[in-house]
Amino acid sequence: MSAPTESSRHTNSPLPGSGAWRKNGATHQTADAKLLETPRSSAFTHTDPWRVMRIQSEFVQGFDALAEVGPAISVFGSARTKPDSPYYITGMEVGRRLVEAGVAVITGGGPGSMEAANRGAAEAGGLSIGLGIELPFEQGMNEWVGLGVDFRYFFARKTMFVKYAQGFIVLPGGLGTLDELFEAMVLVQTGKVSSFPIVLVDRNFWAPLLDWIRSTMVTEGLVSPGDLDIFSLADTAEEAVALVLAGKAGEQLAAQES
Ligand SMILES: CC(C)=CCNc1ncnc2c1ncn2[C@@H]1O[C@H](COP(=O)(O)O)[C@@H](O)[C@H]1O
Repeated sequence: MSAPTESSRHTNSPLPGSGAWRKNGATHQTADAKLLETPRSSAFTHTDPWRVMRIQSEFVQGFDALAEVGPAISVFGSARTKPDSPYYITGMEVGRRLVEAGVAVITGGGPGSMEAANRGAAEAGGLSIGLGIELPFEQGMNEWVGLGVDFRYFFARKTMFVKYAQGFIVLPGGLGTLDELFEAMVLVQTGKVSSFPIVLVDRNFWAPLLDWIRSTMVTEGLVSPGDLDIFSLADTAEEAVALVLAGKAGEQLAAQES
């Protein structure tokens, strides 16, 4: 079928969504005209196909915001830690030491130990990143975040923690912290990421969990003894940062410096 001539064009009707047209076809509303119509209802924004678009846009937004970040470490820990707690003080020191080593700090952007790590990074003049999450009891991004990205979906946000960091430092925390820790451990265990150091800070805090993994999970054959090598333990910020920089982030830094 040849392209329409000027004189015939007005009788050719486009076939919806195909880029094709039919001569003398029934007149039909163009895509532009449909787009510009005021919708009668907003109900479509609560449908799964629309959600898929929103999920896609979270990944695009995250990739765009973080693509240029360079070496970075994600720091996790309780949202409930108070500024006078030793965990908060360690979190600040972790943030500061990472920045002094030339590494950006990524956190969940919330209060507590996330705030501590962002604060340490920001006070040291480094890149302090917060990946915020919409929660029913939202508190907003902490004031020490220099580059913030907001997410509606935990799974999109968790992808960013792994994709744009070369290791995790995990301070004491609750269920959210365990969720992030176990996600990373499974990614290493199943070979989805390689050379990804995970450092748990504060041996006393983590010991009962690790004892249970060893005495019950390993004994019952549910995990391999070697799986315990997926993470390392530290008691101080200095130790934690040194251990995490022994991995890929450290290699990237060395490559940048040479
Ligand atoms: C005081 C309070 C409950 C505030 C919640 N505000 C939050 N803001 C941002 N991320 C959060 C928040 N709560 C949990 N998370 C996520 O879960 C982790 C901490 O959870 P948790 O306190 O260990 O279980 C954080 O690393 C973060 O990724």
